[in-house]
Amino acid sequence: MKAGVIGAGAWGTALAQLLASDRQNVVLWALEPDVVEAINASHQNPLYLANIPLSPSVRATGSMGDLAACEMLLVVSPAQHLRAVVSQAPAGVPLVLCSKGIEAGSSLLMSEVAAQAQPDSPIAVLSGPTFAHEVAKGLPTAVTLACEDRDLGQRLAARIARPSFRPYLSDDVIGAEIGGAVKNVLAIACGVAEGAGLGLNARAALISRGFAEMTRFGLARGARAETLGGLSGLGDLVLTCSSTNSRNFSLGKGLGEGASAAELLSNRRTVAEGAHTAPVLRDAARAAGVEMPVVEAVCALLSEAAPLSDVIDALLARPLRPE
Ligand SMILES: NC(=O)c1ccc[n+]([C@@H]2O[C@H](COP(=O)([O-])OP(=O)(O)OC[C@H]3O[C@@H](n4cnc5c(N)ncnc54)[C@H](O)[C@@H]3O)[C@@H](O)[C@H]2O)c1
Ligand SMILES: O=P(O)(O)OC[C@H](O)CO
Repeated sequence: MKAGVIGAGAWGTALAQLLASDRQNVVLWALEPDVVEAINASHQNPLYLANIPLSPSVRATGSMGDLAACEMLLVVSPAQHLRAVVSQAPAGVPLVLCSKGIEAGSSLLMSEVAAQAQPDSPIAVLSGPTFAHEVAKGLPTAVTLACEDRDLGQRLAARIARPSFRPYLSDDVIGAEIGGAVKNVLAIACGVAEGAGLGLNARAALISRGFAEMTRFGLARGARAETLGGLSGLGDLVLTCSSTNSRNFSLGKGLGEGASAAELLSNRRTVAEGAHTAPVLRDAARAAGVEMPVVEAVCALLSEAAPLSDVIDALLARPLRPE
């Protein structure tokens, strides 16, 4: 399967490098002409994945037409731009969605957005604990690869797997997507706990109770519990809630240290998906009658609706309940 990657941010570039590690040619579509130029001229992407030498088998392009011969397309744009980029992609080619989020306005998951934008393209989802720099360096990583068509899922997994990159197959596309979208919001909460000096007990409580929220929401949307407890759910939650290598965790840390959300979110080049997903997730959860108090708290901080001390007090003052 000749591979193409749509989106040359940190993750798209790392995935292109992964796919090129067997010396097969990979076409990488980038939005910015500077990125196309840097990758083709010097085999680097200093804007989004600095200090990683890229394989000469990765060829960048600014033209979607150059993806026409690809038999598999990894889609790695920010979630809010996925509809626009997928609509420009060649039709009928299997799409492996690697973006994590929920579309604002429609409240749709990425597979639902892609199905609207390219109705004839088969869809899979790749998600899990994957810091781009680590994958680009060839460090051991495992992910969920979800596809309703098991045969296609197996073919995609065989094409993507490498000695240090293990996809685990699933047919629970919705479950894989919900884990990746919700964990970004919970990582902001854990970053807040770090920035505000609330301690490691608080972080563990947020991970654990956040996972309960992810599970309640996921089950209400038809996800399976074992998917939410797997790499794309709990696995990614633990990773993203544990390190300032996460943009979402770092955003939360800034909030916890007292910076304003507007200040932290203005003029960002890189994406902190949780900030976009949080209000959409909160509204979807409310509409479904699913309680997500940690997500509600993150929304209050992002919209600057309440000071940090009030948000923490409100979370702790919730009525006692069974676990
Ligand atoms: N970075 C990671 O480690 C990582 C790992 C797994 C999944 N992801 C997910 O991958 C997706 C992409 O994240 P990233 O880290 O590669 O991005 P990034 O933050 O490194 O870069 C931002 C990206 O946004 C693109 N962009 C900006 N404006 C755009 C527009 N109008 N239309 C289309 N694209 C536009 C840029 O070209 C660039 O590719 C996100 O959903 C993220 O959650 C990231
Ligand atoms: O940097 P973040 O917070 O977008 O997290 C990156 C990946 O999603 C981790 O799996």
